[in-house]
Amino acid sequence: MMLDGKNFSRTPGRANTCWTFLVPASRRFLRTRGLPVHTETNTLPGFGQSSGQTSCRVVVQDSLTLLQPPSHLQDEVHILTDLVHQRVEVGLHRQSLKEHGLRHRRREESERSLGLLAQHRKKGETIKKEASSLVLQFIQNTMASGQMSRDEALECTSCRHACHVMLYSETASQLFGRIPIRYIVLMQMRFDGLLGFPGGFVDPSEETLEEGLTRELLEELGVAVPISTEDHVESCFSLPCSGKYSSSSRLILHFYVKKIEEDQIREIEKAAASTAADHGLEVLGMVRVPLYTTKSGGGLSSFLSHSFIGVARSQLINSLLRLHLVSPGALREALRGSQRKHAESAQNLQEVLVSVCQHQRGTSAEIFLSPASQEHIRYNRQETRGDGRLEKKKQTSLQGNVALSFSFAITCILLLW
Ligand SMILES: O=c1[nH]cnc2c1ncn2[C@@H]1O[C@H](COP(=O)(O)OP(=O)(O)O)[C@@H](O)[C@H]1O
Repeated sequence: MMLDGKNFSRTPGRANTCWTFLVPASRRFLRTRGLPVHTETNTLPGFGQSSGQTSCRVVVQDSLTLLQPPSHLQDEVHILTDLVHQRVEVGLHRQSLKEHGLRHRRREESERSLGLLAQHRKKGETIKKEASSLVLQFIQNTMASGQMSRDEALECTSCRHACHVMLYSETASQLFGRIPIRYIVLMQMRFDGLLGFPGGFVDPSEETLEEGLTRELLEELGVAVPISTEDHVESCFSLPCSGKYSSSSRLILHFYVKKIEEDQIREIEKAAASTAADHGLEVLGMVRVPLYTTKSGGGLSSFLSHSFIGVARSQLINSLLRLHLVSPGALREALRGSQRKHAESAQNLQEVLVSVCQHQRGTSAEIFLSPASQEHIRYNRQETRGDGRLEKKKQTSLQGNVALSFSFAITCILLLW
């Protein structure tokens, strides 16, 4: 499996020795990312200029098989970069590596690894220093982010796969007859109240990813928009909310982008609200993303401050940038505005919550709430009023509750009798 070294700076024309850095990774680390026991980069040029070395490559390998590197690496210089135990060289990075789960499984293994490292210590002191940040960058950029090609993703047969697509078109329409809209980008309001792209789970053993996505589109949009491999943008592991990988979280998300005509967008919007099987169920409605910013700062910034499913917001933002649908400056402004709006709406929600609690004070509806909620509401009310005799009031209200339940029970018994 070759990983792409495109994230590294390049200095062409000075290729000498290629240094290979073996990075031990636990089997679990590799398995939970669907990676094989041996993963290596292409040559990464532009490395080690101060020491006359100009390229290196990184080999991430299961720590159990680390001491038998693959035969094609035998004649090259090997340096084992033990990123966890070399505190001096990579002290700064230890925390992030810990988070990514790069650990030796057994003490003796790490001791053997360190022994190998010691043999190369004299040769590679400078090189190691320079390499440690490069290696770390590699791990963070390629492995920790979970990015992979479509084919690599399909190698992981035990993973679940989900495909989603951003459909968009150009448009000449103008908002209020003066603000150019320029592009229509389609998203949807999902059943769970979150914004996301159309698509869903696909089983690659039964259909191709693209066939599966087209099938999902028929269900959600009422139109079987044909999707091809050319529309594929990226595949990555879905990071669970905790930020940690586990075997139960092996879901690969495939993202596609397809440009269509404005007429097709209109046709989809009509079908989505009339013939689509999922309308009003899994999908509550299609929405267009406002890509402009109004004078009062509304538009894209307000849209981005809504809640999105999983990585849908970053998929949207990355696509807007990559396809030049919004300029980087405008997007930055929109994101700043969106952060402000988020803070405002948190404040607003707090006020609404307080007023709902006040509204409920003294209404008979209160007796249908659970005792815990009633206590919570009373507590809030008293806090709002700055009541200093909270404990006493709490006690009184609990006594009231008991009396209320008692009289309710007596009424029931009398009625039954
Ligand atoms: O727009 C999206 N972008 C990225 N991931 C998404 C998006 N919508 C849903 N997901 C993720 O994909 C998985 C499948 O979700 P979805 O609800 O689309 O499948 P389904 O329609 O087949 O039930 C879920 O884990 C969800 O978090």
